[in-house]
Amino acid sequence: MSSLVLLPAVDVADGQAVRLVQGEAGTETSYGDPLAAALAWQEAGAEWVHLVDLDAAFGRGTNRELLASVVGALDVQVELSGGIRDDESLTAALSTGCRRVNIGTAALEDPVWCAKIIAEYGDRVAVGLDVRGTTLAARGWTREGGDLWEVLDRLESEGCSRYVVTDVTKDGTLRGPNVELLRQVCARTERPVIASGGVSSLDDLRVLSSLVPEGVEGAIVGKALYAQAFTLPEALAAVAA
Ligand SMILES: O=C(O)c1ccccc1N[C@@H]1O[C@H](COP(=O)(O)O)[C@@H](O)[C@H]1O
Repeated sequence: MSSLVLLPAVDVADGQAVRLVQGEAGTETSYGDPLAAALAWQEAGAEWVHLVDLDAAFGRGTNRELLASVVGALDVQVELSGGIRDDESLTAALSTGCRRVNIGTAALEDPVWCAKIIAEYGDRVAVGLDVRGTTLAARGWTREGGDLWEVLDRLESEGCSRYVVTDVTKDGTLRGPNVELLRQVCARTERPVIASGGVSSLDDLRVLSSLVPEGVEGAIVGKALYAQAFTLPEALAAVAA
């Protein structure tokens, strides 16, 4: 059995690595230089970094050059996210050398384009299913974007290769992942699922590891690492198969 893949998160706002609470603008805690944060996760043993341009996700600017320089400086694989909504932003994102991109808003607001890039780029495109309850969230999680199950059915029919499932109400709260939501998504797709939101402890990671046979491939870990609830080596040891 494969081990749960851990993706430490580096979310960038105004040039700084930050963590938000439930994705709400204004709740930022700053953790300094994004490159230093990403390199620290790499040196601690990460195989992936989940790198997010929060300003682009909120539609209030970009950190595009900075994120490209972070991807370029890393040897590990990068999942790049935030504000990738058209050909221009997709081309820029993929040209950083990231392994894959994560599409949120555009999967809800521009389904034709989303289907096109799923067909064209295969597993270099994941779709972020960011939800409150079973209602999807778009545009920096400030707008509702439809029903989770309807959108998932559509993405399945289009051959989406991977889903990044975030319970927005858990994100940045250290309240534990939404296991029931993850199980329900896994029951409706054969595609791998990356769990996001709420991880607070090594026990949470062990619970997510137990979902690997159901289809949970990985977990994004943010606040818990920055708040030093555990170290990345401890987390990697906890999920080792
Ligand atoms: O990660 C966050 O804390 C976050 C908060 C608010 C909005 C978005 C956030 N994260 C990432 O942004 C993408 C969505 O970006 P877009 O809608 O495609 O522009 C989402 O999947 C998260 O990875």
